[in-house]
Amino acid sequence: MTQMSSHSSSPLEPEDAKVALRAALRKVRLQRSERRIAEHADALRDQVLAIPTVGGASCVSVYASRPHEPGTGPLIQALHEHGVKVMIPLLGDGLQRGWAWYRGAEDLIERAPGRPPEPSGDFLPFETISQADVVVVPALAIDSAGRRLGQGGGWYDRALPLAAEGVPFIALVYDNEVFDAEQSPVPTEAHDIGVHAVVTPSKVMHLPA
Ligand SMILES: Nc1nc2c(c(=O)[nH]1)N(C=O)[C@@H](CNc1ccc(C(=O)N[C@@H](CCC(=O)O)C(=O)O)cc1)CN2
Ligand SMILES: Nc1ncnc2c1ncn2[C@@H]1O[C@H](COP(=O)(O)OP(=O)(O)OP(=O)(O)O)[C@@H](O)[C@H]1O
Repeated sequence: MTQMSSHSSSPLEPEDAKVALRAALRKVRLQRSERRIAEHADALRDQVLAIPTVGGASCVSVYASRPHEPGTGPLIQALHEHGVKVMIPLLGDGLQRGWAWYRGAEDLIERAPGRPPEPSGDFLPFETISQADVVVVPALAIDSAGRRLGQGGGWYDRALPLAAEGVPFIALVYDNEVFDAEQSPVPTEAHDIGVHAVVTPSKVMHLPA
């Protein structure tokens, strides 16, 4: 478990502590080479596919990773090849939050620099997430109690309450982004939704969420 002294005894309000922690973790992410990112993405695919609920799923929601995020390309492609329906976040006209079905790697387009790649298919309403048997969520940090730090848009804190009862929320992070809940809890606010498992390139941890 990695400890980060910069936030373990932080006097900051959670909102400010989140901003500081995001900045520190993003900096580390930028240092990872393209080759390591690709290797990690393959490892993340293997770890996620070994989780029993994922093996039995017929519809999975997965974020389409940006260049320095834990990579989901190999995972999405493997699910697709196994006949699993894959639902990907899609920002609609007027910044409406929604989803679209994955139809193949060539169909994922980065519409603006820094924006997540998105499918070209029809915009599906935000409530479509209720069809997912598993939700794979992005995160910058997860602690051992299942607390999640996201990119700061509140997308998943709004989406996850719309998922079906009992569906597992699985976060993907790098090994240095898993924190001990006692020593270095991830800062949270009342609206934050926790996750049931965290997957890194080296392990799966089931969490008491
Ligand atoms: N891959 C991925 N998809 C995701 C999320 C995420 O964290 N990761 N989200 C999780 O909530 C939601 C949307 N998150 C977004 C994150 C950034 C920008 C964006 O356009 N960002 C900057 C560029 C910043 C940069 O260069 O890094 C911009 O505004 O131009 C848009 C949506 C849904 N999809
Ligand atoms: N359920 C919600 N309803 C309304 N506003 C929300 C909700 N969840 C989060 N927000 C707002 O969204 C903003 C970002 O929240 P937060 O910092 O928790 O995002 P995050 O979980 O890190 O991001 P993401 O889920 O997009 O990765 C905050 O201003 C917060 O008040």
